[in-house]
Amino acid sequence: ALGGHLGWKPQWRSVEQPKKAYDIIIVGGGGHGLGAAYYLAKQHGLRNIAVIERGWLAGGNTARNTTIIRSNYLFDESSSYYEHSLKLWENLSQELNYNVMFSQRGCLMVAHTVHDVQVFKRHVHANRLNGIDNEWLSAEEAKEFCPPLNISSNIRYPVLGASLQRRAGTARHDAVAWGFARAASDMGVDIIENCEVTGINRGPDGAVTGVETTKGTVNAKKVAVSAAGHSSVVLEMAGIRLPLQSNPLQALVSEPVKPAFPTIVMSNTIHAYISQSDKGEMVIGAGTDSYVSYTQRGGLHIPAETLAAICELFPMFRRLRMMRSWGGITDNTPDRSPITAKTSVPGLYVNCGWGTGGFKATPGAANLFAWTIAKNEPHPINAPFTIERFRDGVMIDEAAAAAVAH
Ligand SMILES: Cc1cc2nc3c(=O)[nH]c(=O)nc-3n(C[C@H](O)[C@H](O)[C@H](O)COP(=O)(O)OP(=O)(O)OC[C@H]3O[C@@H](n4cnc5c(N)ncnc54)[C@H](O)[C@@H]3O)c2cc1C
Ligand SMILES: CSCC(=O)[O-]
Repeated sequence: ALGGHLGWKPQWRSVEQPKKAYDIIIVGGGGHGLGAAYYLAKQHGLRNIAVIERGWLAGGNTARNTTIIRSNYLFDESSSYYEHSLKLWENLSQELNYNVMFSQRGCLMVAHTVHDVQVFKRHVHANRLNGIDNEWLSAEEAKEFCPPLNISSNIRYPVLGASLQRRAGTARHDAVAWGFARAASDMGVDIIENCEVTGINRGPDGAVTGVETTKGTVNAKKVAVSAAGHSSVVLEMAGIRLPLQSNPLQALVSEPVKPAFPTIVMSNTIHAYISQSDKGEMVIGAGTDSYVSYTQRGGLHIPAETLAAICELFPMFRRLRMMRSWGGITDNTPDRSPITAKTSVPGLYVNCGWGTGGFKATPGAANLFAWTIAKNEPHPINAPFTIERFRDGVMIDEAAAAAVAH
């Protein structure tokens, strides 16, 4: 039976002090960084790798997200990237021999306006052209798929229909990080927690030579940064300005209840999304706070407005008590698409810009980031996701496509 389920945490070698030198240093011990270390070892046979994490393993956005996994994005480049990841999710528990609890319960994206209907139908057709599952449901069919959904016409934003990606789902966020950490560690990767990178060192030729950390200097010819909301802070250490804006994104969970909610429901118009965790909590998310900040919390008005929307769409939850809320620091690009690329500094690579939607990309981004680091060139799938696209105006504008920052 697969190891790992609610509560049981696997062990990985805990390395207190980094060695003086590695072949590759990965900055950021979130799901993306840990996964990149795993695929570098597993698929590229590289072993002399360190993952340097300033806090505790996967304590950043990997620990704080609402775990929605889907690939129903509009543009060919995006859907190819997210579908690459979804396919990796579908076998990840077996690959890591650790149950990441990936549950393909479907994802309904509900439409409340004519514009929503047009946008989601366009997504359905574009996805089908790319061989990605997605279908259009009437309001009645959406309610049949998700009985708690309120489709009465006398609510503020009546449901006009929904798109459904049946292969979409959720996973247990820390399990995917723990699974990657254990598997990478078993292949010799050093994972060093509570060790902050404070500088990126470069030689006379401009190439990276390593990093400064709170545990001393660590040398390497390749440094790969996967630091999410702090990516621009870290890349600034090498003199690189990233087109990122860090905003708080909040989420909240209810008290646990019996299984009551069969799928994921997202709404761009009323800006709320909800699913039920395996522990029984309703996991609810919203839009980002509009100001730039590195705090892991946000304004009370965001959850308040989100809960009002949830209570209107799902009246059965009106008496549910909320248990806790939190925030994370999302690294948002102007077109809401990521950057997985080499930088202009030889030996320095970056994977960032996942903003509010990178948990679903965890295995895919890790896999392609590892390829880019190992081969010193991008895989065809992540080739369009460069920093230079913002200079050249070759945007992959999923924000405009989805009319929301997800
Ligand atoms: C509230 C919320 C809800 C979300 N919901 C979803 C969702 O439902 N679906 C989805 O697909 N995405 C979602 N996301 C986005 C998703 O969580 C992230 O895009 C994804 O987890 C990023 O993974 P990561 O490994 O890059 O980042 P992280 O897990 O944040 O890892 C980055 C790590 O870098 C470390 N670091 C930073 N600076 C340094 C330094 N100088 N030295 C060493 N280490 C450093 C940090 O401590 C952190 O642990 C959500 C995000 C939030 C905040
Ligand atoms: C935080 S929103 C999750 C998503 O984009 O699927």
